[in-house]
Amino acid sequence: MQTDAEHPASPLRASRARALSGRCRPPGDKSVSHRSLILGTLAVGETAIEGLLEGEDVLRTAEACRALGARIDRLGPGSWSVRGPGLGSLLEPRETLDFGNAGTGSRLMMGVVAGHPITARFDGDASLRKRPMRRILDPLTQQGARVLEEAEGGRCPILLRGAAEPLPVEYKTPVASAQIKSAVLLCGLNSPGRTVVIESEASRDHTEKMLAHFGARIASEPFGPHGRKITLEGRPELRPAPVRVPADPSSAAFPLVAALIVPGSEIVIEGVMINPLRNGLLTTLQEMGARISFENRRAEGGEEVADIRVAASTLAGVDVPAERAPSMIDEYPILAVAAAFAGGETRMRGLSELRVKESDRLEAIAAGLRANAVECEISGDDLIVRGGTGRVSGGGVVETHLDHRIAMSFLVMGLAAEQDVTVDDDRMIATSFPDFRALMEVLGARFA
Ligand SMILES: O=C(O)C1=C[C@@H](OP(=O)(O)O)[C@@H](O)[C@H](O)C1
Ligand SMILES: C=C(OP(=O)(O)O)C(=O)O
Repeated sequence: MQTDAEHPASPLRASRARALSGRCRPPGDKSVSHRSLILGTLAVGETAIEGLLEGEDVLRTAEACRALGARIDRLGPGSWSVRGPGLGSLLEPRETLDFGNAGTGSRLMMGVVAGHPITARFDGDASLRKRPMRRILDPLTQQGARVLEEAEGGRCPILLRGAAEPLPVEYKTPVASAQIKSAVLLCGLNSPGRTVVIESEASRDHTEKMLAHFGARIASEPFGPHGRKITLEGRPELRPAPVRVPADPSSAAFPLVAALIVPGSEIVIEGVMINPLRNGLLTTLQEMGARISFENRRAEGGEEVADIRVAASTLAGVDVPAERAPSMIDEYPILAVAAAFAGGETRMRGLSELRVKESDRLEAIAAGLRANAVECEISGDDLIVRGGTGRVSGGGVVETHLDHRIAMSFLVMGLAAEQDVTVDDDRMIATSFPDFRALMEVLGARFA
């Protein structure tokens, strides 16, 4: 995927679909995929990964792991092998680590580099260059890393010098963010002491789970009403451990909402991870009246997964509490689309973090809704969507601002709106869901 002037934007239009039907399996979870490559690099020996997301963001992480000395081979679709040089033995990369559009890959890898006596330059596309990195660099400098160069406001490109011996720290994250927590823990892995991260609202726990899976000594305990305290003992012997990546709930959200809003639909989405720290969208949609049921619940790769059956539903607006945001942080664009088709008003509270994603998602969602004649309002950090009649006119062209979730969300809107919905650029979809179009078309979606 190229986002430079030589490769112009590629608009895509979605048209009203007949009832969606059938079964699908979304790609592997993006968060788990990044971490499996990184931990495979930090273990000595071979880590086998099944179901890896082969999206651009994850492929950039694989490239960065190679630049740090890992041998990484693709054995077949989703099937990858990683042979790490191991914790403490990473090489200094010769070239810039280019993370493209990926916040997670770049930030987690800053943590890895910060814990080793190597220097690396981090960069990415126009979207990544706008994203705040101070939130990562602040704790990493407390741990002993040095920022040698940075663009204005603590942004990429960033030249980072890691610490030979990261200092043990106790760090309280200023916002609920698994990326901040993970960067601190990954740096602390190579510390001779103990690293403690406290978060007042729990964020996704994939790093903690996977560190334990690879043999690290890590404990997580409740902290206050919604938070966690995570304690990691430094310098563990990380053992390669096979990883099976479950289907990504954040990608499953698109066919799921599509089936809810296209009349007469009924589909099954297979093998979806239902980690409680990722299931805020399902909770919210059920409160709105969505007909969702869970079949064949089972454990897969250390996570609970289920096949999710979804049927077209009459939705009603709800009030989504701010404390739910960490468990559905990437799902607000598609929730806003569901809310547009719901009767009454949906208020989503506490969305300040949406302003620092691949785009300013709060503004991008509101602009996309207005372009399709959906009434909405941003009030402080809240988004209010006034669905009203349960019908959406559509007919708009949505600016995606290099943001995959904005693109997919408004394409889903177009499947149920009265007139076509066009997104100005679909290239970024490949960062997290390369087969989005094909998967949706098998279910009955229409794009052109
Ligand atoms: O750790 C992760 O894998 C992620 C954490 C979230 O970001 P924040 O940590 O910034 O909330 C999320 O938005 C991102 O898509 C993936
Ligand atoms: C915010 C996202 O990703 P990242 O931070 O990794 O760019 C996302 O996938 O919605």
